[in-house]
Amino acid sequence: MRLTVIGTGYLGATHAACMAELGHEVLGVDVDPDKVAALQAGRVPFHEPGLPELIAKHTASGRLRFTTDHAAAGAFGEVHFVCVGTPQRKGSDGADLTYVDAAFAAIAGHAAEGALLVGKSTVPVGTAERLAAAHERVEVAWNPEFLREGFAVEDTLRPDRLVFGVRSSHAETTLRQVYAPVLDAGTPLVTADFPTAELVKTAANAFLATKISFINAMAEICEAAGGDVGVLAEAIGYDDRIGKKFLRAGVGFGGGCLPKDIRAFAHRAGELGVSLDFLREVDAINMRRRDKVVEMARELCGGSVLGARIAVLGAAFKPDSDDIRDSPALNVAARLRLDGADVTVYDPEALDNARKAFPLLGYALSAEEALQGADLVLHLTEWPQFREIDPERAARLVTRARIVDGRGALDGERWAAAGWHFRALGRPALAGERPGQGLWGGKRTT
Ligand SMILES: NC(=O)C1=CN([C@@H]2O[C@H](COP(=O)(O)OP(=O)(O)OC[C@H]3O[C@@H](n4cnc5c(N)ncnc54)[C@H](O)[C@@H]3O)[C@@H](O)[C@H]2O)C=CC1
Ligand SMILES: O=C(O)[C@H]1O[C@H](OP(=O)(O)OP(=O)(O)OC[C@H]2O[C@@H](n3ccc(=O)[nH]c3=O)[C@H](O)[C@@H]2O)[C@H](O)[C@@H](O)[C@@H]1O
Repeated sequence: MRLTVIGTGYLGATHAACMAELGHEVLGVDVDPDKVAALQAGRVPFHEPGLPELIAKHTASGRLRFTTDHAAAGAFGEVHFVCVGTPQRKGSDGADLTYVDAAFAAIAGHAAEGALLVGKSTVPVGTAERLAAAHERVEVAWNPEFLREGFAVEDTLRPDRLVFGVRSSHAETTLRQVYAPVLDAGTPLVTADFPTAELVKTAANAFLATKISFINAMAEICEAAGGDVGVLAEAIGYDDRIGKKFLRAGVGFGGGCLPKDIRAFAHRAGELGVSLDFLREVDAINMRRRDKVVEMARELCGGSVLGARIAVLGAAFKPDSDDIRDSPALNVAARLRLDGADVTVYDPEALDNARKAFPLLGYALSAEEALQGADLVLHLTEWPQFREIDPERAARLVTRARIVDGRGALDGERWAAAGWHFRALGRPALAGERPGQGLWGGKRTT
């Protein structure tokens, strides 16, 4: 089939490449000419494992092309997927729908009569209905997306489920054709009306955010009572009804989706006269974890971080991504910098993005360089390579061997055995036991 994908950011570029992989002819459209030029040249302007290979393969074969021309896209496609951003509106918790509205208007004006316009962006319930009423020449459907950054290709080609919000058998049949290889592989399909399809997406993200904030609230109580949230999570996770996933306590969730989606969901519910205020508490718990890391840093530096050299390991909002949107790591780093600390950040993939957004922070080209002379180390994005750091070697690089594991991902016993004062959120402190070192891991001489 001939498909277009309007908006070729994280979601759209992945969707376009994966649709080409399924055998379709795909035209990606974006208003950003630099992004279009990069993608057309077979380059992906962000980090996503497996995506560069797919984009290169299908731009080379000619099955995947990119343009800035909505009119060309309207004329080309039988089905148009809208994947533009829905960020938080300035000065409000609600979603900014200007990009979605503009994309629908631009395509609806050029598309063939009766063409299918499929929304994939995450939107407040009621959006599909409103767009269908505004664009009667075309048919609207909603097909929310559940991919995770870092696993975007895998999640698109082998999703847990597909959800089609459709109003006609024609729309359902067309979407079944688009996704035929995915459905043939046994992927469950849920068909729904517009409001339900939109709500499935926001409900799923709200549930995931709630699960993370639940375990982070348990971390808070563990801190107060002297418990260990890692052990607690393991123990409750053995119950299948609870499950082990998304129970990693730490500095909390960030990214371009969970934070803004729970805010927009609570906001939209309020407009409809329904209280989802518990999501505001989910948000508040999440933000308190960032405060806690800042507070721990102050405490470990003797009451103030002024002049302290702090190494921050991680800038991306999660590993296997260069996405720094609402990154807890950079939020903490920037606050410590404001408090007068000399902060040096290292991340394997997100340094360029971090530098552009936070030019006043210091940056290192390796973890070793970041650790050099540090008074405190903060581990805030759990890249696998940070788990490989040898605590003995690391202790020789720093001025003071103190570390906060903000992701609960490091082996605290091992770090403490190497002389580090080791703190993690929701877990007991481990004091280094090297001879000659105080509780706080004094300066190493070797
Ligand atoms: N990033 C993710 O992992 C996922 C994102 N989503 C949702 O997908 C949507 C897009 O998110 P991202 O891809 O992360 O955003 P993004 O910001 O990376 O990409 C959006 C793209 O749309 C382009 N754009 C804006 N207006 C346009 C127009 N009128 N015509 C053509 N292109 C236009 C922008 O230039 C940009 O390249 C959001 O609603 C998000 O909540 C859903 C599931 C996963
Ligand atoms: O709507 C979206 O855009 C996507 O949002 C999330 O995907 P993503 O933001 O890529 O990343 P997640 O793996 O969900 O992680 C989100 C944040 O939660 C944090 N997290 C995750 C899991 C956990 O146990 N603890 C925890 O703090 C991560 O570090 C990260 O900052 C959802 O998982 C996707 O299903 C959804 O499609």
